[in-house]
Amino acid sequence: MVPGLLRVPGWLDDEAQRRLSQDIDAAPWSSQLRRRVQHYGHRYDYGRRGMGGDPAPPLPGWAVALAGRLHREGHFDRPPDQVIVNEYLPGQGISAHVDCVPCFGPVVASVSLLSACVMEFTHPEEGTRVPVRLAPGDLCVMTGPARFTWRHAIPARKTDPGPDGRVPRGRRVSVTLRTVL
Ligand SMILES: O=C(O)CCC(=O)C(=O)O
Ligand SMILES: [Fe+2]
Repeated sequence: MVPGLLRVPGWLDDEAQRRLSQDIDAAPWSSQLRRRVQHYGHRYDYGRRGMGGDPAPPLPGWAVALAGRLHREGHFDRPPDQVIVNEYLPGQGISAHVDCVPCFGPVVASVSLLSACVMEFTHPEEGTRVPVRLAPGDLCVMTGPARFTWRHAIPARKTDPGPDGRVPRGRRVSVTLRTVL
């Protein structure tokens, strides 16, 4: 159990996932670190570990719709205004981190598309490790300790442990929504 972590299975139905993936792939990707990304609203600068760099394009319609729904459902007290789209090919991941504390507000939400993966939460002092399986369409919301204390990571590997053995990964795209402070 990770306090402050909420997973909503099937938050987007199959048709909504399909449309969203199509809209995302119709927009240009840029390559940062080893993964491809898209930034909207505000740009996170990986080198400076803060906001900055070139201006980011405004939130496209699909992102405004997701932000509005997250606000209406009570996950955010105002619609999130920064969106990052991450693409992970099998074997790619994201190292353990806490999302920039001075940059972003107390809620981080992400939606998974196309392929499942296991996200690992670790407690920095106790060393507790909690694997969380994220399936396409799932919403993951981090607040409180899950947002500020625990680190989250996606191990860079091609398969994840599942209930019946290893589960091969496909191409995964995630949409992360945050509020810039
Ligand atoms: O891909 C994900 O679900 C998480 C992405 C993430 O942790 C981040 O962009 O800070
Ligand atoms: Fe993150």
